Amino acid sequence: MKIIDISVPLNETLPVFPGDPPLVLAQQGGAFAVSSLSLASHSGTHLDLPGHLGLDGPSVVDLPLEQMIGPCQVWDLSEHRGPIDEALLARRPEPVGPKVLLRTGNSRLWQEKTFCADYQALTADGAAWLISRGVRLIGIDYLSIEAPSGDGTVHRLLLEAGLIILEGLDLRGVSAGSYELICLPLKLASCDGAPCRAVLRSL
Ligand SMILES: N[C@@H](CC(=O)c1ccccc1NC=O)C(=O)O
Repeated sequence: MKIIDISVPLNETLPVFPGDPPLVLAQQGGAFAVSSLSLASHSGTHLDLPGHLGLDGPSVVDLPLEQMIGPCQVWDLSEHRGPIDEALLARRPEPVGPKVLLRTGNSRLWQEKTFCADYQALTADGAAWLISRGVRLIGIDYLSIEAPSGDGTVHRLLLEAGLIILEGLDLRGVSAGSYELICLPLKLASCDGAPCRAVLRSL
């Protein structure tokens, strides 16, 4: 059984969303080395939770593990250019499961040393379509699911409907299909998001 790591490595050169705090790792020497780590709740591969948009709702400790672990579909939209909207999503032939990861052209942006604002993002009608189809976790392969010109509507629609958003995935090596997702965020007691380790297990 193959296990694919779809998380990005955390280091100080990893691009961050503009305005987010940088990752700082201060290595401490000594006989028993303990480093000091400062990072954003939205560094690298991470979950967005309702608090990100100032909404009431669960933090990581409150989330059912079943929402982050279980059957998952990867949809390959990497040949598509432009926004990910309802018209594009509704063309998919297969029944929609509760966890969907969108592989887009964005995965290529991880090769760049700086943040790229020209990433592919979900539209509001795309978000409404996913909600209407019963999706509970939606993932995407860059640092936000919403276009940088967005006003938070896409995030708000998804989070108000109780979806969790998994951002910052690296889906470069992942083919479309059915997998088991294992996504384990840091168990932060109260926070607007959390860095995660996420892997896919082939079925
Ligand atoms: N860092 C956020 C994204 C974000 O902050 C954002 C996304 C789209 C448009 C504007 C945004 N933030 C502030 O201007 C995230 O983790 O999803």
